[in-house]
Amino acid sequence: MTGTTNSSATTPAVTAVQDGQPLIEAAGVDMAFRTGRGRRAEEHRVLEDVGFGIGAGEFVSVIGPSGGGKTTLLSLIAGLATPTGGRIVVGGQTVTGPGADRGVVFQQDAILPWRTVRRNVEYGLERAGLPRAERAERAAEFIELVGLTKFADYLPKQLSGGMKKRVAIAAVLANDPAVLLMDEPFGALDYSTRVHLQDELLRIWERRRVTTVFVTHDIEEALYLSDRILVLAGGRLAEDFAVPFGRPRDPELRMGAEIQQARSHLWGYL
Ligand SMILES: Nc1ncnc2c1ncn2[C@@H]1O[C@H](COP(=O)(O)OP(=O)(O)OP(=O)(O)O)[C@@H](O)[C@H]1O
Repeated sequence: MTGTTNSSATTPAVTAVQDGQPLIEAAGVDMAFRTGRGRRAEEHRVLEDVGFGIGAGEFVSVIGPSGGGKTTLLSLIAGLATPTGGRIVVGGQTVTGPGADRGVVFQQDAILPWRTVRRNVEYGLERAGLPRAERAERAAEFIELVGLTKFADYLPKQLSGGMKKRVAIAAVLANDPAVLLMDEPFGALDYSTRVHLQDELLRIWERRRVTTVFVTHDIEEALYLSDRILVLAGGRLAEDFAVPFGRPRDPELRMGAEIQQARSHLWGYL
């Protein structure tokens, strides 16, 4: 789906997937980079035979040691790179490049400093050729969803780091992607802003149920947000961990013994 519909913010994103099929599927995915030239050329294997399925509406995090291939995996799903082996299928189609069905939020905000909040959120809709009135309506809806209505005419430089992050999320969601890919989106923020945005993200996700793949270094963040956690270690899928906590998440969970137990289990991989 592109941003060519005016579905309400409470409607889950429509997906092209058939019943019972995962929306995102990785099968035997290998990724190797060549470094150096001539005799010094070396092949550096980053992902090896990685396979998993992610159902429509799931929230899945990817954790693992630094350099373990998390961002590489996300870029493959986004279509920003092509695997050297195996394949990634989204909505029944093998990924061969970026597409409007997949929205990406990076650690660094991809928002335009000269555009107001409203015009940043409208950017993708302009590119998709949506008429002005529909753009305005849709932007207002998503600005409201992320709680920035009062700031719609502000420029990014007038916003805090957390608010900028919300603009980036609204701008991506306004295009109505079937899949939301997030690469350490809260990594550069202080702890309290981060915790607040985690709750905001869950609130938004619970309203729209967009299938989300979330890369993070932070085990607590992954446990608090996700249905499942994929652990990538040494380029392989070391564990597909089912998070045992109910939804909606209780903020008290962060202090509880259960999360500590799960954290120490996952800590072993990092
Ligand atoms: N374009 C590239 N060319 C060569 N090597 C690359 C390229 N992109 C990534 N790599 C290598 O792939 C490995 C995995 O990188 P990646 O960024 O996917 O890891 P990560 O798990 O996201 O790490 P971090 O947690 O530190 O962000 C690293 O060793 C990195 O140097």
